[in-house]
Amino acid sequence: MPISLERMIHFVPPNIEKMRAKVPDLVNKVDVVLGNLEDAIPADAKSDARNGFIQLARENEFGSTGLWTRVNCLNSPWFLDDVMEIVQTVGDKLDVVMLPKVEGAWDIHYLDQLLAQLEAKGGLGKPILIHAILETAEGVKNVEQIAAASPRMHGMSLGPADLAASRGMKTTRVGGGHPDYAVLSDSDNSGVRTAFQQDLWHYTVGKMVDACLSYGLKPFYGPFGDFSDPQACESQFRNAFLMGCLGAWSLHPSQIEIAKKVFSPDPAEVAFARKILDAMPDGTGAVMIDGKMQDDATWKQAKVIVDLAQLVSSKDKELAEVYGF
Ligand SMILES: CCC(=O)SCCNC(=O)CCNC(=O)[C@H](O)C(C)(C)COP(=O)(O)OP(=O)(O)OC[C@H]1O[C@@H](n2cnc3c(N)ncnc32)[C@H](O)[C@@H]1OP(=O)(O)O
Ligand SMILES: O=CC(=O)O
Ligand SMILES: [Mg+2]
Repeated sequence: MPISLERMIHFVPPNIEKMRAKVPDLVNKVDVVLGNLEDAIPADAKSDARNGFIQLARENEFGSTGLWTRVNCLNSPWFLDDVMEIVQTVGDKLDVVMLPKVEGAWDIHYLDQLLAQLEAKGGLGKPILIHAILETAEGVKNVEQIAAASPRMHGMSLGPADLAASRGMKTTRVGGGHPDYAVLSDSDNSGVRTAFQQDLWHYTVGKMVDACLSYGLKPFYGPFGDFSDPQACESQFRNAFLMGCLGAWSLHPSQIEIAKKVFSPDPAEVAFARKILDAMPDGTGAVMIDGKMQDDATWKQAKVIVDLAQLVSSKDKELAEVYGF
């Protein structure tokens, strides 16, 4: 698995010329540029989106920024042409195919073989990876088999909008919380009861993180649809980050900075993690730092944070200075 920074997977609708024109600037601002061919692209613009993606892939140099596409789902009339045309034209530039509505390992096996055939035919040297969207009830049930389905598996993203529909959840929101999903406290002496809002996505994110990490894959939170509520977006992203996710989707330029802030570790946390590593050079034993017990397990926690800070620093010189690398 290539080690790459993927704090935000930035969605671009490639059928729109004005959006394609923003790609050279985006390459310097985001970690991944994704050309979206699936939902949000009108049915009569599917081939324009595919051609637009091929054009933007040809016209830009991406350097360390990832180039991904989200193809249409397997049972659509567009999937086969999406994969065939894109891999045969710009397969050498493509890092990852995001596959929506994955239900089980069989979906991954099919794409895996198709990519292998096209790579062999085109003489491509670098394998194209697969990223699954976890967005159906059946997919969640089969998440471990999906994670284990192929060495091409890069990771997974939670797709809260399709998942809500698939499960029959009663919400029209794209990710985030819901005011009615709450636990009511007992009444106090004056009869006041407080509703504590809960995280609708906690169970699925936890299940996805465990499936991904058991097979060496990367877990991601997906879309947050209310662009007018950056605070709620940040909170949803942060919950995902704390639970193990490495990034989230940005659908609008305003979400790029939110993802960058959340998925780059907090400088104070990095400083504390470095103290732990310095205090336990061989990673064993027990020491006290600022009144807190540290041992082999917290050394490993600290290593996760310091490794991520180092990866962020390799791309972001400003943060490298803040972290002191
Ligand atoms: C729900 C489940 C899912 O499948 S989520 C994934 C599918 N949805 C998407 O991919 C949506 C991606 N986003 C978009 O297409 C646009 O952001 C939509 C939603 C249409 C809103 O665009 P618009 O009405 O132009 O917003 P705006 O006026 O606030 O834009 C301000 C400036 O930013 C630009 N912008 C907007 N979105 C993007 C984007 N994704 N990437 C790059 N640039 C973007 C706009 O063009 C606009 O630019 P300018 O200031 O006019 O030059
Ligand atoms: O594709 C994403 C989703 O939330 O649905
Ligand atoms: Mg979806």
